[in-house]
Amino acid sequence: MAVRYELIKTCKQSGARLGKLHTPHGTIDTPVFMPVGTQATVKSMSPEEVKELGAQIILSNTYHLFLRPGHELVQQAGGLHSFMNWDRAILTDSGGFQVFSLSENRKITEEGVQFRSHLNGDKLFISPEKAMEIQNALGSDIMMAFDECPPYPAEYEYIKASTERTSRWAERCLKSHNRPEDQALFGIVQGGMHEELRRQSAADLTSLDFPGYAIGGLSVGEPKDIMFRVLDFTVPFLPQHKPRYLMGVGSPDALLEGAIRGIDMFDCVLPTRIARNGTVMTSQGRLVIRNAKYMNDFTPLDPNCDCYTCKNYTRAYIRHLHKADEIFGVRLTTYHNLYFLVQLMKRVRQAIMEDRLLDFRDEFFDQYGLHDN
Ligand SMILES: CNc1nc2c(CCNCC3CCCCC3)c3nc(N)[nH]c(=O)c3cc2[nH]1
Ligand SMILES: [Zn+2]
Repeated sequence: MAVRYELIKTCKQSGARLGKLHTPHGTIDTPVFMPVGTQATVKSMSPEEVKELGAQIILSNTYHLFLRPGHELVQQAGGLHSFMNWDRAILTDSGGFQVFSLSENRKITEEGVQFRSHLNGDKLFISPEKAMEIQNALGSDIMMAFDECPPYPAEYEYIKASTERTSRWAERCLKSHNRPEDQALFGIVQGGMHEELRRQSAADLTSLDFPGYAIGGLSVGEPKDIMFRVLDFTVPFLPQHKPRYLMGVGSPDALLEGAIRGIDMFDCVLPTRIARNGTVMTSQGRLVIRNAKYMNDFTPLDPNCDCYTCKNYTRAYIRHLHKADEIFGVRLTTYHNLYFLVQLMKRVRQAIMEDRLLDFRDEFFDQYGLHDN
């Protein structure tokens, strides 16, 4: 079995649960935040640093690696693990979402998606079978079915047709999956913000008996309370004994609210992306390090953080580096932001163990948001 989910404990105070995800590249404690490594690297971090800050699994992407350097080259390198020297788990997204968020003039048909490369304008095509071939070449431990993430907002009829096509695509992915013992294929539930469509999508996918399920189609610009409501009625449609992955979700409050609703896996580009412009997540909320008020501030980014950045450098120094466009400044804020989210999930797991995740959420929010930047 490529990936096996072990349900350890359910929280008595919330819908959260503790689990272990056993993969060929190690076991992952859930709920887990997964750092994103879009182009076969977690931007500016070495694999040793990503391990040191506590990451057990990272994400990479079919779309980006298909375009550059090409999945055949990665396959010749022996797959993504050896290509990027990462010996822990890797999850690859199937590329559908990135086609829509990155490329120009896309055309969707039953067969698949036609699009132009955002790099050189080449006319390209990805089908469910192609997405499986690419992820197979990359050798990720967890592959995602090829899906369409409908835009938000969208007409009910469009979302219904798109969701039904995504279910047909999921079946095609399963049929063309030729290494189920090495790579686990997760289905992606769609259905927009509509309970009936979510129920239908979950029924279609659970009848195909995937080893894990993602909830897609969220974190696409909808208000957060709508996202949480969709989770409230979608999670119960999924099997208790399989992992649930909420795609593209990653702000601290969304991680907490998602875990409380029974989500086990999260990914988001936020911590690495905002680090590049010097925005830092701290226990008191976000701070923007370029702000003049940190010029003579010789305290750490976060007084409650024990990461490499916070133990060795000050806000004044990191502000200087970002103002001077020094790469080391980005490395220090990236390391801290990733450490912050990985540690947050460690504290969430501890709170679940103690049946007090709702209390922990309240304590966290009391602290978070105190920063006026
Ligand atoms: C940010 N919000 C959001 N992201 C979604 C994503 C992408 C999740 N992150 C993947 C990483 C992105 C950077 C490169 C490495 C992979 C979604 N992906 C799929 N397949 N389907 C969604 O409905 C889907 C829905 C999503 N919503
Ligand atoms: Zn820190």
